Amino acid sequence: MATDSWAQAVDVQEATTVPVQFDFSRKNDRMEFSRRVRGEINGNIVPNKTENGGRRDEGDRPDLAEQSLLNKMIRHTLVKNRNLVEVLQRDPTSPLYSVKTFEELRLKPQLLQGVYNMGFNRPSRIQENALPMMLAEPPQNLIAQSQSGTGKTAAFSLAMLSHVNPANKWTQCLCISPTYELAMQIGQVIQQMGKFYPEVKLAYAIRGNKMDRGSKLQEQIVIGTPGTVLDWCTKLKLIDPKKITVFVLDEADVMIATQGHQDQSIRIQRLLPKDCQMLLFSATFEDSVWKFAERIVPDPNIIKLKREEETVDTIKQFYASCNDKEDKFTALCNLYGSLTIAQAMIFCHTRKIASWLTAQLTKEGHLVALLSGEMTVEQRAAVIERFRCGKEKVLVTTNVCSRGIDVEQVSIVVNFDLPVDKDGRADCETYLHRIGRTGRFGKKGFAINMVDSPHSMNIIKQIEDHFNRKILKLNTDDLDEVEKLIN
Ligand SMILES: Nc1ncnc2c1ncn2[C@@H]1O[C@H](COP(=O)(O)OP(=O)(O)OP(=O)(O)O)[C@@H](O)[C@H]1O
Repeated sequence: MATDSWAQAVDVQEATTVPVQFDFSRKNDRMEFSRRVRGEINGNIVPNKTENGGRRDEGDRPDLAEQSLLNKMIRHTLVKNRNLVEVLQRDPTSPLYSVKTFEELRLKPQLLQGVYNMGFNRPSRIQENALPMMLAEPPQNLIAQSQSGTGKTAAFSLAMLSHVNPANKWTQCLCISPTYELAMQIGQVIQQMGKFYPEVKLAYAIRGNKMDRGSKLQEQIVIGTPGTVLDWCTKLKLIDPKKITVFVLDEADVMIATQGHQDQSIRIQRLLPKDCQMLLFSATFEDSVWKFAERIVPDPNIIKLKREEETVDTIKQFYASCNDKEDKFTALCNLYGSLTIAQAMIFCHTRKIASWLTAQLTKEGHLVALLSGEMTVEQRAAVIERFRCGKEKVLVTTNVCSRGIDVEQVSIVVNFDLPVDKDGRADCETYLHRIGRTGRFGKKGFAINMVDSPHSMNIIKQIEDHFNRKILKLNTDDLDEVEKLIN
């Protein structure tokens, strides 16, 4: 590992700094800041990735940080999970506490009020175990993994707010997050939860939030991205890292996927006192995340909540035999009436095809919405919101939409292009994400796969073998048959 790659990353970050001062407690300033940093002036869409031949256009692969932000923006409620929480205690002989109510946590009354004011009646599954651990005395370190929307952010926000001493006018809790947008989202949760505890102040250590060297911050909680936090601790000396008592690293999986962030995070962690409480959260836990987590969090307790498994068992799967792209389009037009009885998602391989298909369908007079990687996260969130409340019936999209977003009401999925990996073989995992349902919803669904070559027919065979389920032929010219099968 290059010893100074973090320093290089800091330099790059600084070079792109926007030399404007914003007040981040004001919504308008935050929005303006977000627009300027992204170069979106006057609301025009500025493609945020290379237009041609870029990584995105090959298959419109989701950017993890964007995906995560999108999840946060469209999530209004807790994701319920019936799977059991797995807890590995550092000291297996000590009693394992779990709570069923927020009262049991003996929170400060202002915080309890804040929690209830957010509409939380009881702790979520992961919070039941994580909160007692995080609030224990002496402090315990924690590594926690559970899917997006299960209540991790709310949990560590409450832990930080509980730990600070508002009488001390220096930074006591430090939270790092992969992007400034994600940091802002966390800040909003803390502000909401701490609404009745105004003595506790919050600062954002994010790109563009220029500070003068030397003066010490008075805010008790600082949330930021690794580069700027490191800067504030070392170069600018705004924070005394030795006075930090709680360190939170959120979205560890996204963090390690971002160049330089891993080194920067480790650098920050090394500045902290040995008895500082270390908390790390992640939605997924591959080996690389695990290795990173162990470097950041010594002697951890570990909490894992498995994702509910998706299955194709309740899905009726079909394929439509076509000659080429235009023929697939004609087949889709024939199907359109059946699609709009319920709600449908149409998946394309690239955003170029998705745009083409949307334009063609619109030209034919069909109402469709497009969701693709060239849109800003805010625009994507707005489209998903409209689709969710039924204002849009048919959504054309690429892989950006296939992961992480539970669009439960979708009953028909059309694979205009079959999901393939980089070697051109069936990508069964993506197929499952596109058409799968969790057992909990158990709702019936339909998947229609467009086949336009012997190669794509072969992919159908691979998918059939993988899931051990037959994919039946659908004659899209015989509308009566289609209606009968789908309805
Ligand atoms: N105990 C609770 N009761 C009801 N709602 C809750 C509770 N805890 C969190 N929520 C709500 O559930 C949603 C998801 O929570 P939160 O953002 O904390 O999850 P997360 O696991 O951090 O997910 P992400 O990483 O996507 O933010 C939020 O809208 C939050 O306000």
